[in-house]
Amino acid sequence: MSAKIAEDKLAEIIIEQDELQNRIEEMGREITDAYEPGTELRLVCILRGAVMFMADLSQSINMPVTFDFMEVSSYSGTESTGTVRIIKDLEDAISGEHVLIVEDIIDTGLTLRNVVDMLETRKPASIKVATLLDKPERRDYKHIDVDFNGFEIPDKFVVGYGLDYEEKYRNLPFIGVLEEGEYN
Ligand SMILES: O=P(O)(O)OC[C@H]1O[C@H](OP(=O)(O)OP(=O)(O)O)[C@H](O)[C@@H]1O
Ligand SMILES: Nc1nc2[nH]cnc2c(=O)[nH]1
Repeated sequence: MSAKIAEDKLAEIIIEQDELQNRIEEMGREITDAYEPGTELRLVCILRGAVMFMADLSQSINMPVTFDFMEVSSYSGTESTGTVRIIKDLEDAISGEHVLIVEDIIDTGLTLRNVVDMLETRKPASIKVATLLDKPERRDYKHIDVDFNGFEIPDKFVVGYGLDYEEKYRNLPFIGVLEEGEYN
């Protein structure tokens, strides 16, 4: 599906491409400033939704970084199932490493809570979290420290820039909300 066809099914665009890219560049600078010069950072991308964000964000981080990927899933359609399934674990050990978890969205917080708890047991030197989007109204897990947050958004199911509905719409270069009836 081309981005143009998908656009016809959107009720609204809530974050335009320019605004998204400007904020991501700014986040890269915030992240660079948060670490001691010379620190090497392990970027942990939470698949699949955070792929685009990590690709763009990493280019605005001015320090040595390495990439690793973890796939977890908790959603069936637009509903959180309440349990987090590990589909693909990290390739490399993180013991002694400075880890930055890169997420596309924090909704209930279930996914991130589970990922942070799991990675902490592996004794990294530090763990921080960068998320592009946060829906504070939906947070069930309040006790998560989010170190870098791109945008706070309202309680709507969003798609685009990595975020899907039934695996589609990930290729849109902006964040939008689907038309009523497209998913419910
Ligand atoms: O805060 P939560 O309520 O847990 O929701 C956030 C998670 O939901 C989405 O993942 P999903 O399980 O849909 O997988 P995907 O990234 O492959 O689309 C998203 O990418 C986050 O990881
Ligand atoms: N695509 C998408 N996935 C999510 N996972 C948790 N919340 C959302 C959302 O609003 N959109």
